[in-house]
Amino acid sequence: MRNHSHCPHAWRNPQHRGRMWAASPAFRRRLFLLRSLSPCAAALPNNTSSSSSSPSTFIRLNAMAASDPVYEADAEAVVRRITPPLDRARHKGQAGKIAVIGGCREYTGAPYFAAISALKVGADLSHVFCTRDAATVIKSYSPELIVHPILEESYSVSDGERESVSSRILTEVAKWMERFDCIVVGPGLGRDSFLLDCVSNIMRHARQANIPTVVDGDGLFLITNNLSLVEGNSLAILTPNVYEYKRLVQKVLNCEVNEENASEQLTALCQKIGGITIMQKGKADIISDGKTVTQVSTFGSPRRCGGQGDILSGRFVANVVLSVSFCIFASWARHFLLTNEYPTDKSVNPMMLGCIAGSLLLRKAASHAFEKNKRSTITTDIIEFLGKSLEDICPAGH
Ligand SMILES: NC(=O)C1=CN([C@@H]2O[C@H](COP(=O)(O)OP(=O)(O)OC[C@H]3O[C@@H](n4cnc5c(N)ncnc54)[C@H](O)[C@@H]3O)[C@@H](O)[C@H]2O)[C@@H](O)CC1
Ligand SMILES: Nc1ncnc2c1ncn2[C@@H]1O[C@H](COP(=O)(O)OP(=O)(O)OP(=O)(O)O)[C@@H](O)[C@H]1O
Ligand SMILES: [Mg+2]
Repeated sequence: MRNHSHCPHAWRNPQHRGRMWAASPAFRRRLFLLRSLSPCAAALPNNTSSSSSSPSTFIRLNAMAASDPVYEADAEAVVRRITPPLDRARHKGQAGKIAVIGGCREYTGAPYFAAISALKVGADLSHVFCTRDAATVIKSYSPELIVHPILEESYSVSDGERESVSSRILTEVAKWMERFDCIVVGPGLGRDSFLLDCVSNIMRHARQANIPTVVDGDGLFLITNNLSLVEGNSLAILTPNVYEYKRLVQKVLNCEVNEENASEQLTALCQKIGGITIMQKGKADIISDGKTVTQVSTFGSPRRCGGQGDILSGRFVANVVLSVSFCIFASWARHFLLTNEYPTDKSVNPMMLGCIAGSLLLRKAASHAFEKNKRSTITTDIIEFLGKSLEDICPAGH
C-alpha cells in the first residue's frame, strides 16, 4: 500500500493534509485557544472530573468597582481542565515544546528552573537560548535540556560586528521559533544593552509567529522600558514580582502601587498596556487581562528563596503547552478541522487559565517542600514536588 505521508503530494489529500496540520505546533497552539474557550471542551471524554465545569465556575467575573472583592479562582478545576491525558498514541513533542530565552554570566539558575519545571509537569522538550558563558553551566545541571549558546553580551562583540551578530542571532532563533508552543523571555537574562536589543528582535519575531510569550525577570525590565514589545499582544503574559510590578506601575500609570485598590489598579495597568495578561505575584497571585480579575491564595510556603518565580514562569509555559497538545484527535478538533469554525464563547481568556494553574501547582509544591525541609527549603526542593502537586489533582493513571 502506498504510504501517503511520504508522498510529496500528500497535502492534496484532505485526510492527510489534516493529519500533517494536526502534528504542527501552529495547530496545537490554535487547539489550545479553542480548548480553553470552547464550551464543547467540557463535553469531551477526557478529564471527566471537570466536565461539568463551565468557564464562569473557574473564575467568577466581577465588575471592577473599587470596593469589589477579588474572587478566588477554582484553581484545581482549571488544572483538571487544561491538563491533557497521557495518550499512548502520541509521539515526542505532542505534549509540548517550549523555549526559555535567558541565562548569562551572572545567572544560570533562573533559566534552568524555568526550563526544567516545564519538563517536570509534562512538556516533552525544553530548550534554553542563552549566552555562551552560561550554556555549559546550564547543560551541566541537566542533560534533559537542549541548550543553544547563541546570545552575546556587549563585552564579546565589537561595535563593527554588532549588526551582523544581531542578525545571526535572530536567524538562529527564528529557525526554531515555529516549532515552539510557547516561550518565556527573561529568567536570568541580565541587562546588557546589546543582548536586550537582540532579545527585542526575538520578541517581535515571536509575536509575528503568534507564539504565546511569558515575560518574567529581566524580560520585564526590557519591556518596562519598551512597552511596544507587548502592547496589544493578547498572547503575552507578564509575571512581575513586587519590585517589577512597582516599576511597571510607575512607568505605565505614572503613580505608586495602591494596595487598597489592588485589583482595580492591576486592571487599569492591563488596559493601559492593552491586550495582555498580568499575574502580580505576592501573598496572593492576582491575575487580570483587563476585563476580569481573579486570584490564587492557596497557602504555599513562608520561605521566599530566589527562583520560585522562575519555576512559576516555566510552569505556566508548561501548562500552556499541555493545553495546546490536549486531545489532538478529539472529535471537536476534527470538527474544527473540517469546518474551520471558531467557538463563539470568548468569556475566559486561556492565558488567565494558564496563570491560575501555574500559581496553584507552584504553591502546592512549595508547601510540600516546606513540610519536608522547613527553613532549609530551596527552589530545587520545590521542583522535586512539582510532579506530586500535579498528580494529587490529576492522577496520571496507568
Ligand atoms: N539562581 C538564579 O539564577 C536566579 C536568578 N534570578 C534572576 O535575577 C535577575 C534579577 O531578578 P531580581 O528578582 O533579583 O530583580 P532585581 O534585580 O530587580 O532585584 C534585586 C533585589 O533588589 C531589591 N529591589 C529591587 N527593586 C527594589 C525596589 N524598588 N525597592 C526595594 N528593593 C528593591 C529586591 O530585594 C530584589 O530582590 C532576573 O533575571 C531573574 O530571573 C532570580 O530569579 C533569582 C534566582
Ligand atoms: N508574601 C508571600 N506569601 C506567600 N507566597 C508568596 C509571597 N510572595 C511570593 N509568593 C509566592 O512565590 C511565588 C514567586 O513569587 P516571587 O515574588 O518570589 O517571584 P520572584 O521574585 O520573581 O522570584 P524569583 O526569585 O524566581 O525571581 C509567587 O507566585 C507566590 O506564589
Ligand atoms: Mg523573578
